[in-house]
Amino acid sequence: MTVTAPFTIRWGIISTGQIATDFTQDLLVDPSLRGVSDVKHVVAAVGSRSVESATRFITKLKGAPTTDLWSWGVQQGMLDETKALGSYQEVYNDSNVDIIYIGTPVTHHHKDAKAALLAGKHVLCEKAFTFDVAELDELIAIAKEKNLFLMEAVWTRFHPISYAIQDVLKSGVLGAPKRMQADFSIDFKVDNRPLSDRFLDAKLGGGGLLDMGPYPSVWAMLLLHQHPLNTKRVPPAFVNSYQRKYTKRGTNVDARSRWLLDFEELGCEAQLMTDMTCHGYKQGAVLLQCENADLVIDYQPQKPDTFRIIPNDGSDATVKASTHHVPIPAELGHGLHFEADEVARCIRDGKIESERMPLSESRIVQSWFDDVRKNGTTDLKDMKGTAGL
Ligand SMILES: NC(=O)C1=CN([C@@H]2O[C@H](COP(=O)(O)OP(=O)(O)OC[C@H]3O[C@@H](n4cnc5c(N)ncnc54)[C@H](OP(=O)(O)O)[C@@H]3O)[C@@H](O)[C@H]2O)C=CC1
Ligand SMILES: O=C1OC[C@@H](O)[C@H](O)[C@H]1O
Repeated sequence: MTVTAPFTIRWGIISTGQIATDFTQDLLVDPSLRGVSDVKHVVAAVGSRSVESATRFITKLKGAPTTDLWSWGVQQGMLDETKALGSYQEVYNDSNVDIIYIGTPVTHHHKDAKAALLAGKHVLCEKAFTFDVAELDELIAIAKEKNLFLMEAVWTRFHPISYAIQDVLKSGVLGAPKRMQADFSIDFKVDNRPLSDRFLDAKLGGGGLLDMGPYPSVWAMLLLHQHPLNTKRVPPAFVNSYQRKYTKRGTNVDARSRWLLDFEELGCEAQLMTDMTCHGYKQGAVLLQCENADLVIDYQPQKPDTFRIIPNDGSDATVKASTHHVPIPAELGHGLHFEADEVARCIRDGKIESERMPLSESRIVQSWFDDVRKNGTTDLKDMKGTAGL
């Protein structure tokens, strides 16, 4: 039997904030714990606006107690060669880096991803992909022209539960979808946050919409856009939207956003909502009501553990009530490594786009955010992105 060596991908991490930390920790977790042996991750460089922060980031990871899952990677020497760099551009220019992971605030994504692509690097960029569609279109054009991989880091798409839920839809037991709602709400206690916080500062893309909006949206895309009966896959019509503003201490960003989409071929609407000032409802963050049964996905929608099937009263169909637990066990890490594995495989196979997270689907979701923002009256309404600059 021939054993093939795993394909190794060398990451350049951009920024030293919260999600960049979580993502890097997951890269350092033993892939065999999640049954992966065909790809391997190496952290080649970490870039920050300050070299001290990049150094601190690496030192902290290296000092992880052996009880931390990512200490596995440290013990394997995965950080021995990692460079701490005091600018993002140095990471883009580093010949030991294959792919750039971008974990900066949303209004920085376009300029950071563009610089990385122009330096010839593949890119995985945090959600929301960009500030507006014009920015995204420019990135897609550059990636295609340079034959480089580009993907939005919507980790939820790669979680085992997402595939399990889609398998239920594919089985047809629920019948045709009729209506859907999806909510991502967390009380982030924004009254207590500094005005420079990315949730409050409009210049950083503040408000709930761009930070939280990708999660109700991912479910509209997976459950309805990709529904087997939605054969033409035409983007849904954007019906309307409403934003409640958060205006304390001179801010003007969205506290709460709601928008309604019409998936016309299915005859099914989706009401999506985000809220950074109220806790989310624990049972049923996502609800898809169908001919024979309801599909309920329990909170939190970015990383749910449980979904349920609740048959309709009087339905003739033989659909049974059931509860499905498909958690990502804590022993596997945060759950960001699934998207990293996908990126590695795509690059190994010479793909410039992931079939699981296609650029066209990022573009559809990004257009909803543009519509909601422009229909609202927050300080983000007329803000322009950096496309063309
Ligand atoms: N997939 C997921 O589960 C999550 C995704 N996210 C997404 O990741 C992105 C970052 O979020 P998060 O990590 O929480 O944010 P943080 O504020 O913790 O980190 C952002 C980092 O970006 C860098 N940065 C560059 N320019 C600026 C600037 N002008 N102001 C502030 N920071 C700057 C900083 O790193 P440095 O100083 O090193 O340059 C900073 O540490 C957002 O797009 C968010 O939506 C966030 C949380 C979870
Ligand atoms: O992606 C995210 O998921 C978890 C939330 O806490 C965070 O604000 C958001 O960026």
